[in-house]
Amino acid sequence: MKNGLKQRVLPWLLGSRDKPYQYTHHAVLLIGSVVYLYCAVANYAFQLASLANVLVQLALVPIILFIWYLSRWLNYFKSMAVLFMLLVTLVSLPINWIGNGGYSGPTYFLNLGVLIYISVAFRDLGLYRRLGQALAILMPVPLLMIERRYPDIIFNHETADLLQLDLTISFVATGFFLMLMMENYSRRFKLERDKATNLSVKLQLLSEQDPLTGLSNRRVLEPCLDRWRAEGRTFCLALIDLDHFKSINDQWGHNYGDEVLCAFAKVLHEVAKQQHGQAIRLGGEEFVLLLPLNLQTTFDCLIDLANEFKATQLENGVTTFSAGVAQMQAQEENQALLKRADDLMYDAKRAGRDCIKA
Ligand SMILES: Nc1nc2c(ncn2[C@@H]2O[C@H](COP(=O)(O)OP(=O)(O)OP(=O)(O)O)[C@@H](O)[C@H]2O)c(=O)[nH]1
Repeated sequence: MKNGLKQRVLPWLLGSRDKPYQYTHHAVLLIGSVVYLYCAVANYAFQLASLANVLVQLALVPIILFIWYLSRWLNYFKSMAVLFMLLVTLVSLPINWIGNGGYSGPTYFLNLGVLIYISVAFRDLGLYRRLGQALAILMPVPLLMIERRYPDIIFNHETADLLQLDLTISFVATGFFLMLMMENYSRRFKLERDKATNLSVKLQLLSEQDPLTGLSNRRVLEPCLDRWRAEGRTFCLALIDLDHFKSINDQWGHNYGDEVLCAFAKVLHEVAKQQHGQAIRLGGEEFVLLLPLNLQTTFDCLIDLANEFKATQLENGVTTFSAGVAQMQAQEENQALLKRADDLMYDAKRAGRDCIKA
């Protein structure tokens, strides 16, 4: 039942949660119409306001519901939000002031509620927000002047008890409304923050991933080297380059070249995973394998990798690679380690390819 309400009734009444300002605004319109109805009934029953005030409050109920209808179902959100704001600040506040005890009545509470509502619901409507806030804050000034000049037009509560009752009811209603607005605002703030955090995590993952093979890309290399060195690990870097890759592309097409790259990346990833290492595509047909092992064990792993790759079923036969393996020395710079591995890899190429040098 609770879920049904959340999933069906609320979206029907308030619109999509993805449009938070419209959602909040529709909620305010509906709550506002109920509050006006409740105020009209309470004011009439306990004689807390003039009859004119009660009638205006009653009239506002269908008007607000009509505004909700136009905003929710005919998509006049912005114009209806502005109309409602003007209605509340220019009509409801003055009439409430005059018909409900003037400066000693509960209208200041209403002002506060209106101010918070405008500040929250008009978050994206800068100029209108400022206008509404100014109206809500400044409206008591002319009203106070009118009251001082024409004190007789103000409806005053018959007894101090009735005034206290009215102030208390208004305070509770305003407090409740403020609480709802602030909770809604902070929930939305949390949602937006969670969304931003998720997006930044996704963005970071994407920025560190090679789109073709799914391996980490070169952005991961330096931070990984720095981290492993800081942890004082023994580790080796293997620079791997597929052999005669240009002629594979030329002979069998670029798409087939991509298939070979993906097939190699898969095998490389498996080895890295087994040895708790890191596989990286530097770019083109060039890869790096970082393994937390000594030189000899890394070399053996590379031999296994070469055999594994040769055993991979590729449409146009076996592809090989050449690699240079270097172990990180104490105090060695990242670039120096890479250069040693690169030099060894070129030695392997010169030695006829399908070769690993350490
Ligand atoms: N299919 C495909 N080819 C790529 C990609 N990136 C780079 N290449 C190609 O990889 C080839 C690399 O060629 P070379 O640098 O000459 O090296 P090679 O042919 O492998 O020769 P050796 O390294 O000396 O064995 C070029 O033809 C690039 O166009 C890619 O993402 N997909």
